[in-house]
Amino acid sequence: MEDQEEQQDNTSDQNHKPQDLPQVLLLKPPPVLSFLTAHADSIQAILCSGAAPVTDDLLQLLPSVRLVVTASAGTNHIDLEACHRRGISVTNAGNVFSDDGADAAVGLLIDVLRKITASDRYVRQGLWVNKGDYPPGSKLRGKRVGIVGLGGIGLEIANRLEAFGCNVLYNSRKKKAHLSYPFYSDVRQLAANSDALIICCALTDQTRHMIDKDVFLALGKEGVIVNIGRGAIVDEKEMVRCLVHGEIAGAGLDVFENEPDVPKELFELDNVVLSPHRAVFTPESFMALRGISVAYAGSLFSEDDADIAVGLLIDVPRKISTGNRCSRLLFQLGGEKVGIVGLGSIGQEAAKGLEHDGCNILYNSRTKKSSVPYPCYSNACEVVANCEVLIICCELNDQTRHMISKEVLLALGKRGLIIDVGRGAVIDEEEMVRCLIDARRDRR
Ligand SMILES: O=CC(=O)O
Repeated sequence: MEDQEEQQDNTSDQNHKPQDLPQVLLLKPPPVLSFLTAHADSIQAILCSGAAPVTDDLLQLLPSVRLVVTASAGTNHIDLEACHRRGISVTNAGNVFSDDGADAAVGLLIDVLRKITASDRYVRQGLWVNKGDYPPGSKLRGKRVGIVGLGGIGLEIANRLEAFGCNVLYNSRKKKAHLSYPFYSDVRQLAANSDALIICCALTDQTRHMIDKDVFLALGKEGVIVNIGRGAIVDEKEMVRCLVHGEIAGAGLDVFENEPDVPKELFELDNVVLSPHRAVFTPESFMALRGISVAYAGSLFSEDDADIAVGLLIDVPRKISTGNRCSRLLFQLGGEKVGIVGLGSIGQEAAKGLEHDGCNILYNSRTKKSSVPYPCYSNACEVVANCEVLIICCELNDQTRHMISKEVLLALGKRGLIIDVGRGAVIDEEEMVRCLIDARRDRR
């Protein structure tokens, strides 16, 4: 398989043949059972969002799945225990959504405190003219804001609130030794010491309905709650009751217990800002998400491609598949100089394996990789002038088509070996065949 990390967006699709690609199940409602009847055995990865649960029953139908990529920060829709049991890797959006989630949380907090949405309605309804000035909002600077869940999004919220002059405190599974914000292991204590609570933790068995009546009571009549985590972290009925009875001052809510159903009582309340579970979604975060999903899938499957590259390399000199008919050319891998064309995830995996076998690695890639210690050469001719074995695992594009030309093959020389796990057309195949025949004739 071609190395995903080495691909450029505008060239990748046209060069893939469907049979080369991992079979990925794009999991979206409605149920996919009829589709699975035909394709279940071949699906190796699932790409899903929070809207489509990945259950033990579903995984039971998909014996080849090795990876679940969810396009969300939350993983509460995935049976993680079932994945673990089946040796299936699970990846989420990582920190891709941290900025957007934090912006939305702070935006909701400012909106509730400064009554932005409510005063917008006031103006639009012509009430400013008829009823006069709208009541003032409350100041953000100086507020004590308790963040529930100090992961990637929580930390970004804390950074932003510090810049706004707020005092940040937090609750998290564990105290973060490197942070100076006051830590509260008990969320009620956190609420009792906060003017606003921002919920951005994961929904788990431990956090379901964690924000309950006692927490609202501790937050008090002046307190505001913002939830961009998951609706079910909050006891929604209790929250609605507290809002209706003025037991807390307001709420900014992006998530709800039974989406898309939102408790009707909230529609009547001017101190509540509602948003349809959009906090983290921007075109920019979707683009970034696409990049990491491809990289996750690529890195998982690249291990197999790298294994094949190394396996072929061991096979050719050791003549394993030709039954050891001729022992003249047997050599050990150790000490071999191996040039890798395309040091994406497959190339790097192959390099790791070969380094372990005592090979010296050099490479050619679109850009020099500061993360690896191997010498980088700017073109394939320079690589082959310095190695005995060439592994091709770059993408096929206009620049790499027939990059392994007659000149490169001649420079690699009659004792040179070439392993191609990228694309056939990276090599000038006719020339390669001619070189192989010539070299065999000369050896006789
Ligand atoms: O809610 C959105 C997410 O979990 O990414």
